[in-house]
Amino acid sequence: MAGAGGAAARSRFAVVGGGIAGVTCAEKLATEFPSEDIFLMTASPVIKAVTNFKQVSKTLEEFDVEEQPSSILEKRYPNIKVIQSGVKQLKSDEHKIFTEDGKEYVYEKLCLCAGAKPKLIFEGNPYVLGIRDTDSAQAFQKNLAQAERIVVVGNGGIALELVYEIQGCEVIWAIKDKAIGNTFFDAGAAEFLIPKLTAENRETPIECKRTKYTVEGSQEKERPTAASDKLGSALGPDWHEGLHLKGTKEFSHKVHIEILCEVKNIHLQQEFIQLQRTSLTFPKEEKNVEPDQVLWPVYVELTNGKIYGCDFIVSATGVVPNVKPFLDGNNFAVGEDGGLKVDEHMHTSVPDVYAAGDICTAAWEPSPVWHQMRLWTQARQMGWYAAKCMAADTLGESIEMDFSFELFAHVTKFFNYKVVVLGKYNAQGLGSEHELMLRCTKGQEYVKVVMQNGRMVGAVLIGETDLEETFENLILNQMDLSAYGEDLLNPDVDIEDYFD
Ligand SMILES: Cc1cc2nc3c(=O)[nH]c(=O)nc-3n(C[C@H](O)[C@H](O)[C@H](O)COP(=O)(O)OP(=O)(O)OC[C@H]3O[C@@H](n4cnc5c(N)ncnc54)[C@H](O)[C@@H]3O)c2cc1C
Ligand SMILES: NC(=O)c1ccc[n+]([C@@H]2O[C@H](COP(=O)([O-])OP(=O)(O)OC[C@H]3O[C@@H](n4cnc5c(N)ncnc54)[C@H](O)[C@@H]3O)[C@@H](O)[C@H]2O)c1
Repeated sequence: MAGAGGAAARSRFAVVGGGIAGVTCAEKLATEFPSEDIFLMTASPVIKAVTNFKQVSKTLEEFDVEEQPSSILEKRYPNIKVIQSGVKQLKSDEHKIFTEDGKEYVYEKLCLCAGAKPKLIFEGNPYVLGIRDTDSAQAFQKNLAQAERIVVVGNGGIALELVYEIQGCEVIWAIKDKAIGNTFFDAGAAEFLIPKLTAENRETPIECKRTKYTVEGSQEKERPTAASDKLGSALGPDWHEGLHLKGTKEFSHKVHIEILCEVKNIHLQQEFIQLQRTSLTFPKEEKNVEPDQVLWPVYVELTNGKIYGCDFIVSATGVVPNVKPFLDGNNFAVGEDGGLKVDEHMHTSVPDVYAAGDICTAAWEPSPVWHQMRLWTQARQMGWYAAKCMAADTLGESIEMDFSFELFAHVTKFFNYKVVVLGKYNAQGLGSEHELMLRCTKGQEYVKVVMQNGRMVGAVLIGETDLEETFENLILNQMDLSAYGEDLLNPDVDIEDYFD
């Protein structure tokens, strides 16, 4: 097709990345332009496909995610050509892409969907692990199988899932904040969830409206295993269900939370022993929950002065967009979070280059109740909408912002509860100009709404509340709800009758 020194292969549309954003974008382009070839370049040997997509309400969606060999995608869309090689360089002024295998490709319009990678603390330390793709999850599982105690750092989605799932291994969970789950919850919701974390026996996982993740069409033995420095696609919901997340101990769960602290330093065993002997300022004894009798492979020194020995550390501390191969020689505007800035048409600052998913930073003026979060749902929505924008630009048509960006909506599961977050669910960016209303039944449900000037602007729904559609409508239509006062959350008042 394309060779070093040979003629470059040409295509009107090229997409980089075989994750949800890239695959969705390529599929949409393939449908819009059935007679054009769509190049999909990806560093990973498997692609991620969205299947069984269902719009469950105006903005909440449900779908399965399958990891598939790229041949299945090519069979479904004969005009998609998957090129399995990492992109090492982009020359946007020449509209050329160069891949690791020495080939080059010419595009008219390009969408970058190269995702993100874990933003690790103490990057490069062999005892610090991140979780992103199938390989890193398996490496984590292998290490865990031999571990008695690990330290989990971070307070977002991955940490919340891990501390709940891990069995037979003591977990020291170090968080910067006062309460658990700061990216999704406030302190009230955290308090509601905590008993689930300390419960000795976990219930059977509930079925709930959330994305499913499966590895299909690619038998384990046939699946090529990428080296750990290869860039795989991000895992997603239920990623841990196929993995046996168990340490060496017989107990079920044991989690100790250290709040308001960060990791100050990580010491290897020898260094730790040396420091204990020689340094006057270094604490002489570990300040553990229970004093240690054993020597650990590695020691974590926290900013609160405590030191924990452990087998390894999981850094679940967010992500950093994979922009490196694309920046050199190209004038991309980059956001504070390291992503490629895109406008309301998913267009970057470089002509004919679009971006979608975890790699991009939404730099348009958003709807007051939408914000970007690096999530599977947004990767799909952005990939789909980017393709629509590329098509519209090619055909000289105008296009309106997709409805999915009107309201932030996410459904997931934490601690075996269904969790729905809508709009400014944590009063993000609202300052003091808001009020909260709460309804909570211990062990059953937690409902919080964020109100501003009598209007609903956000909600957190934990448990089977069945309120998501009604609240979604109330946030979208910005109806003045002042007259209803506290009745809005009164369980004896069927508010759906009022508003549906
Ligand atoms: C453990 C875990 C659990 C998660 N759980 C949830 C959840 O419950 N709900 C939710 O909504 N989201 C969840 N997420 C987030 C979600 O998985 C991501 O936001 C989403 O998958 C991002 O999709 P993407 O296509 O932008 O990027 P990715 O999936 O990262 O895909 C990027 C693709 O680009 C390729 N690539 C990278 N660099 C290059 C290059 N130079 N050249 C060619 N190809 C390249 C990669 O191989 C990959 O195929 C989770 C993430 C993790 C890690
Ligand atoms: N169920 C879900 O929706 C779900 C589950 C897992 C992951 N995800 C997504 O996957 C991606 C990766 O997950 P994640 O949990 O790593 O990221 P995240 O952005 O959800 O959370 C990062 C956490 O790390 C903390 N942090 C950042 N730097 C730190 C530091 N130096 N020291 C201590 N803490 C620090 C932050 O305060 C935050 O609590 C995110 O985009 C997340 O939204 C979603």
